[in-house]
Amino acid sequence: MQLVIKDLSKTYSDNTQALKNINLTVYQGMFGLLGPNGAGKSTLMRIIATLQHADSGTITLGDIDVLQQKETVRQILGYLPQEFGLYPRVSAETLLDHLASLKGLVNRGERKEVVDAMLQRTNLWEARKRNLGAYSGGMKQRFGIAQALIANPKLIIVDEPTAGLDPAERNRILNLLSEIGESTIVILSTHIVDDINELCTHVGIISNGTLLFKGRPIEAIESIQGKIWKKRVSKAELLEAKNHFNVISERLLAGSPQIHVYSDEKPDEHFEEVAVDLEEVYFSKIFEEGTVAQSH
Ligand SMILES: Nc1ncnc2c1ncn2[C@@H]1O[C@H](COP(=O)(O)OP(=O)(O)OP(=O)(O)O)[C@@H](O)[C@H]1O
Repeated sequence: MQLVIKDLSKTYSDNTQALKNINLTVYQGMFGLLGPNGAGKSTLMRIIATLQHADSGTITLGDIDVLQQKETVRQILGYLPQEFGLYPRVSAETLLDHLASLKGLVNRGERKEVVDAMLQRTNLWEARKRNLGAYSGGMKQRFGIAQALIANPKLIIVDEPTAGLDPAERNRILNLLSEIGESTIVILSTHIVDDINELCTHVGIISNGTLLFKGRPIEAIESIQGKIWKKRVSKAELLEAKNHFNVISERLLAGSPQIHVYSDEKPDEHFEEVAVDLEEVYFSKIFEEGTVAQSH
């Protein structure tokens, strides 16, 4: 099964163009949608999850028309939204049982088995009788994953699942996601490059509603190999460097700025080549998009 998105656009009523003619095919396995805040990730996730309308375009999942056959999609969808509301006075066990029955698991005994297994898998077994309102941020996210996976979905959408989590909880969430079978389509939206590095076979980079790259991370990395250069500058030199070079990112190293520059050739003898990773790709695509937008 494949998810095929064609010419998808969405403009909000205040004229914000959140998605501009998106074309994308997502295969089975883990697909990472990477983009900065406000890029359009959640809008795209919500449209695929049948929670929001698109203005134009089509989405098909196998032979299902996602934008028309919403009920059919919901039966096979597992969705963890960015803002995940919980009933604070209900226990994880009770809510998961309820959600499983809504998803069509009607046999009580069978349902208990599935719910128990999911509580174990998400490491919430010990806390299963506690009210969800007393859960920590990481536990809430793990519960969110549990409810998304409960009925063996064929399409799983997780929107920024690691935002705000400490490194240990983040690892737990990434490990859980990595256990999902390869026969499922999983779309993971995030602004954290390392989430993608660790999990995804394919990546899409989105900014300002435009899909800037789609493909394997390794292809993206190869496309800019040998073109990213770094140099330490003083704080006073920073502005001039930005005017002079294609600075795609800057970071502080022991308090002084280091710039990363996109250039086909070594910009001057003080620059050193950077070993490119997905983060460099991300910054260079966002930079490119920014210069194209400015020139219009
Ligand atoms: N209901 C809405 N009405 C108007 N504009 C909206 C609405 N929801 C989102 N937007 C705007 O649409 C654009 C895309 O937002 P979206 O939430 O899809 O981005 P995102 O990539 O998920 O960002 P974040 O990581 O911050 O959640 C942004 O400019 C946002 O301000």
